[in-house]
Amino acid sequence: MASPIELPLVDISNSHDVVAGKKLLDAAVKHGFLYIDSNSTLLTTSDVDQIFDLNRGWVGMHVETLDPEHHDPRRAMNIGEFQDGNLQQPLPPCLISRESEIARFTDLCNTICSHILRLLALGLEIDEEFFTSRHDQSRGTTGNSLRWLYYPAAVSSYRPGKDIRAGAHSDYGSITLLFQRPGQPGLEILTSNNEWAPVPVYPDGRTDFPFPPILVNIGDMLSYWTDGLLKSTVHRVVFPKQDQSDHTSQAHDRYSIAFFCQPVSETELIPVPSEIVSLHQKENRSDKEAGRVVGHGGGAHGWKAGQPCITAGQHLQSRLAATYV
Ligand SMILES: O=C(O)CCC(=O)C(=O)O
Ligand SMILES: [Fe+2]
Repeated sequence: MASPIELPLVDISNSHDVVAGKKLLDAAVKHGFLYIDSNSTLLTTSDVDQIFDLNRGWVGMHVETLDPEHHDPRRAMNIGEFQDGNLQQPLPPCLISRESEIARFTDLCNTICSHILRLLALGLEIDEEFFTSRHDQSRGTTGNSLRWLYYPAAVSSYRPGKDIRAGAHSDYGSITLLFQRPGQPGLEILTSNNEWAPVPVYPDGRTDFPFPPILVNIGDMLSYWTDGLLKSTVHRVVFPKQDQSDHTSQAHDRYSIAFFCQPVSETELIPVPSEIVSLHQKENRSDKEAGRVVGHGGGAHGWKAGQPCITAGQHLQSRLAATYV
């Protein structure tokens, strides 16, 4: 196992700041993961605490197993997108009275995603609204979702080195925001050396934030759109070290909340018109010719003018089909 990875911490308060855009892009290219400074968002500690309270109070989550080989039951509950302020699915009765808190949290997550997408466009030196306009919910459904996750502490049948909490996977959409709790680590990313590197909850051991920095990762869609320049990095969740020797400990449950951001389903994934992407494409032509993967499911730059290009909705379906065979 590699030593913990040091990921950049980015301030997104000014979404027109080219320097922040370049920093964000560098992290997205190098690691596919970065932290967002919690001071640079409109979320408050109480917004985040409240949404975690709902997570802890909710017992009706379904069991979800990403990798049956490794016995990784986790409990999850998904909340789909709000359209014109209304949820498109019924909430369980015990959450109905909390709908406005969920809506507020989701709104703020959307704002954070818009800042990140704008900064990425600035980093790529393209129209700063290139991505945001394609994620604009007033133009159609996106499939954005908020997911509460609960990983119970290790049980006595726990098999050290075998059982993990969430199997290796990449995310499908554009970007994911991950909210974590102090003292509940476990996320690992697969580095370019093919080693699992733990991602600490706090960067550089700094804890002077109102709530732990939001961990952001690039999903398959942005990787496809940029021909693999932006990395959709494989990640997983493991039991923390202390749980691996102490099976009886109930102290190490893990709660996390993920917000998955996706483009409007009808968005045509026309190649991102960035010189930086074109240069990357030229540099990687030999990889492509040798049939090596560029982004998940190929790359948008294989498209030729006059041909129909795939939509975000079709890309999502193809990733789902490739995963659930
Ligand atoms: O719970 C976590 O920390 C990670 C969750 C995750 O990667 C996912 O649901 O896609
Ligand atoms: Fe994930």
